Amino acid sequence: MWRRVASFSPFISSTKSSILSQLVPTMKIWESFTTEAPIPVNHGISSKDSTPFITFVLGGPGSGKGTQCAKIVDTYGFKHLSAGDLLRREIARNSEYGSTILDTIKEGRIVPSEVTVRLIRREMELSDNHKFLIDGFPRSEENRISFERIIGAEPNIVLFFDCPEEEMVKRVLNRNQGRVDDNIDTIKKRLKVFEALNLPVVNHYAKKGKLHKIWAVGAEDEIFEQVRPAFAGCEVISES
Ligand SMILES: Nc1ncnc2c1ncn2[C@@H]1O[C@H](COP(=O)(O)OP(=O)(O)OP(=O)(O)O)[C@@H](O)[C@H]1O
Ligand SMILES: Nc1ccn([C@H]2C[C@H](O)[C@@H](COP(=O)(O)O)O2)c(=O)n1
Ligand SMILES: [Mg+2]
Repeated sequence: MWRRVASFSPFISSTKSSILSQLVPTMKIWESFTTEAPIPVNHGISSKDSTPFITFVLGGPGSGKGTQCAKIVDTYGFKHLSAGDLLRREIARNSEYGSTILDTIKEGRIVPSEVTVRLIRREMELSDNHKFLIDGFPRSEENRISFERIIGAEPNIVLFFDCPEEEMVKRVLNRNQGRVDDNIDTIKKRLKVFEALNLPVVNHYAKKGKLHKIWAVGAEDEIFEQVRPAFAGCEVISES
């Protein structure tokens, strides 16, 4: 059984609390989040032969995270874990909390960290790969702190795809993948959440010297040329 979901309050600054109270979901509905397949504590990642190499991929909605992750997977052989995809999979398989996740995503808000981190942890434990690309995570300081607490690790590097809002909106509206959150109303809310919560995460990793900021406008291949130096120490498995 999953533990009770922690409150957001310790991680929210007083100046941000009023806007955030509108952005984050009511915690009560998540308090008894459970899963049918419990994960043994402290198993998996830490017991693998290779120490995990973790890359976080940040950027607003439509900034091109998923597109660039596909190139990183092809070139450097990472395991791609998209937090949004993992949450959408819970919705698709009608898991007990799928409908609450769906409502949260439709509203453009962020699912409580404990839920997302445990989905990520399960995938990391199941993977034979030790190089992970964690896409769309952390979305907030609360996400970041939960990851450190539950997984007990920090990212080796952090990519931040920096894209103007206008371009992000255009891309999302043209995406055509049938996502419930790819409509103008939800995009506006997602952008608000992004603006409110992303910067402290970026600043945290910039201070640690782990941040690679990438200008995410231009041709996909040109953007990938900015990505390559971040992986200079990684073996190239296929030239793309
Ligand atoms: N450099 C680019 N120029 C133009 N369009 C792009 C570029 N990169 C990606 N796209 C397109 O923009 C859309 C959004 O890209 P993508 O899904 O990779 O973004 P994302 O950051 O993963 O978004 P989200 O956070 O919503 O999942 C897709 O339709 C993709 O094909
Ligand atoms: N760390 C995360 C990542 C994603 N979500 C939810 C909220 C997002 O709007 C949605 C889609 O994510 P994307 O595919 O755009 O990365 O999923 C979240 O709550 N927490
Ligand atoms: Mg994506």
